Amino acid sequence: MGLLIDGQWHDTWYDTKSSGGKFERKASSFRNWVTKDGSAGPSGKGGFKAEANRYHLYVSLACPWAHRAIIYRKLKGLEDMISMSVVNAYMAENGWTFEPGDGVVADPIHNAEFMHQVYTAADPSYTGRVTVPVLWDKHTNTIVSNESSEIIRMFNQAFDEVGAKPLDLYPQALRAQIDELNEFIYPNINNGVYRAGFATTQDAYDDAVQDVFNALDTLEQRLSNQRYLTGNQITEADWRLFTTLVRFDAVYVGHFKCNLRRIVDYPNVWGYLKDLYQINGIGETVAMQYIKTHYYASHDTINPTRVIPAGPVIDFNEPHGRG
Ligand SMILES: N[C@@H](CCC(=O)N[C@@H](CS)C(=O)NCC(=O)O)C(=O)O
Repeated sequence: MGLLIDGQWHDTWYDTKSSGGKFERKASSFRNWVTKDGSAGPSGKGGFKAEANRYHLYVSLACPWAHRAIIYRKLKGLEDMISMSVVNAYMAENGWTFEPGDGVVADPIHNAEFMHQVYTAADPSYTGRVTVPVLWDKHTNTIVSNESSEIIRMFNQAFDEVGAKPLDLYPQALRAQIDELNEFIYPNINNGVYRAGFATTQDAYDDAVQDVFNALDTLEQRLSNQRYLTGNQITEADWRLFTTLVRFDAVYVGHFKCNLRRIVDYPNVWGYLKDLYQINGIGETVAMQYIKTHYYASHDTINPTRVIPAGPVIDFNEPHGRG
């Protein structure tokens, strides 16, 4: 685990000293948008037109943010037009690598050994963390975006006229509601589990874990009278929640100490999770052994022995009863 400073790799763990033991996630740096006509999007510069076989996605199968992009690539039928590389599950002194291993798909563009080489290929003096997902442009040889919330919005509509499936997960009429849900779910759940797991003081952990479970309690209530977060239609808000929920019992309960309750203890949230998991193609995006290996083996400040637990036994394919 480390970061780039002026294009040079430094092996350092997250600094929580300067924030009183709290984990604070840094903002992403590459914020351009692929658009239908190549005009600039809400941020960054223009020049990234939606075209088949122009873009390449770098992911880790463990990362909940990268998982969003993987899900969208599948649901929108973009697998044939946006190629994808997968880093090794194990992230250590060199950060993400392409060392051969389970699930790894090598980098066909740079033939990179390390993910940080992809960043310095885009910007030789880059300073910042080397995160996934990354959307790479093969034409202009640079990173379009390393912000998953924006990559999924691009996937949702930019490629519709070049052959993507006609599915809108951010429909106009529900945008305000989706944005509001994201603003609640991101800090309390998606990033909440990380705030709990990476906390280095009791107080920081206590606050984070309370936020996680208060939010899950709220969602349990919400899902008691509607099938999905905004009603009877699956939206972006559901997929953003899904990637955290599907890792929760296997990783966040043990490794991140989010153990007041498990997802299987919430009847509505558990049924909802299975419902989403069973949607065509989604189950195959969930690489549970890879996910467990990443978290338990990579974070040696939390699990220095790197021993990966055997359980829990979870069957996401049992009947969800939500229909
Ligand atoms: N805001 C980014 C966050 C991505 C992120 O933090 N990814 C993690 C993996 S789950 C990562 O690559 N971390 C490496 C690091 O921080 O050094 C996004 O949503 O795309």
